[in-house]
Amino acid sequence: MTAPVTSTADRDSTHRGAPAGEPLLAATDLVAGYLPGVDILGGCDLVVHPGELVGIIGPNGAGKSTLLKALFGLVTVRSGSVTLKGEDITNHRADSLVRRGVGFVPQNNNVFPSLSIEENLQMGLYQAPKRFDERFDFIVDLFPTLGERRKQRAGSLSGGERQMVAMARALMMDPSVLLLDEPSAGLSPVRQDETFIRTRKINKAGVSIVIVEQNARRCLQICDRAYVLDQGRNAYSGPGRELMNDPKVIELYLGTLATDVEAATGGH
Ligand SMILES: Nc1ncnc2c1ncn2[C@@H]1O[C@H](COP(=O)(O)OP(=O)(O)OP(=O)(O)O)[C@@H](O)[C@H]1O
Repeated sequence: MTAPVTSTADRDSTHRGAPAGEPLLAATDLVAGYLPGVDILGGCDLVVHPGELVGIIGPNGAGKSTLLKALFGLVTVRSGSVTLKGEDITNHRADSLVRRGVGFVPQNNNVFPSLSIEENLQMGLYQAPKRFDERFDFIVDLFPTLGERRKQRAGSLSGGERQMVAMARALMMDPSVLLLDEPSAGLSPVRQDETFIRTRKINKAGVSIVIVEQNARRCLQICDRAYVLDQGRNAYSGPGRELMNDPKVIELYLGTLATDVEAATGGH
């Protein structure tokens, strides 16, 4: 039986299961929002240590994508801080963050459909075009398909393939941490699986990852650690597999298991 995960009522446990040492990326007490006077994040915390794959899950509208955007300077942080390798990067512009080693893959409109795969990857490296051959080799090692089909127009690819190009484009700048916003959204179950496998593969190649996901179970399966957000605040955190088996997290955030449907409906 797995020990229950801790709620953030115990502030010392906010980053439960995180390795010791200085984090690569850290968000502390983030307050952020879109409209004046309306905070979507009400004091969120997150740490990512070198080599970690960290998930963010939670109900619709909890602020998961907003947290990712706040880390990447796309939503104004009203208070709190974001640091990268100990240096303050709060509200820094996205292009400057890319130069410093933060990659971001938005959920939608993440490829240039009229450009070829190769041209899309060149766009990812516009700040350091001389490194193209070296980075392209790295990408093709990870995703051989992209090498074989480099001249194909991105707009003619399937949703899963486009997602692969979007990830590859963000990887061109050799980021130390990659922020992925719901990469499995809109894909069939098989393609979703491929996306999660791809995410793990990128992580195993040495890139730290923060992944926001609606597909909470699959996300927890691949993550080292995860945070559950609820109404713009940390609700739970811990190693992915522990959260997946925690009765409270299952009840509140993962939903009834398929095998429990009979019991839940009284056999009718
Ligand atoms: N551009 C925007 N302008 C105003 N409000 C926004 C904007 N984007 C998101 N919101 C609001 O912020 C809240 C949190 O949205 P967010 O997309 O961060 O949630 P989420 O946890 O990622 O949800 P989901 O799982 O449904 O994608 C929602 O109430 C949403 O309506």
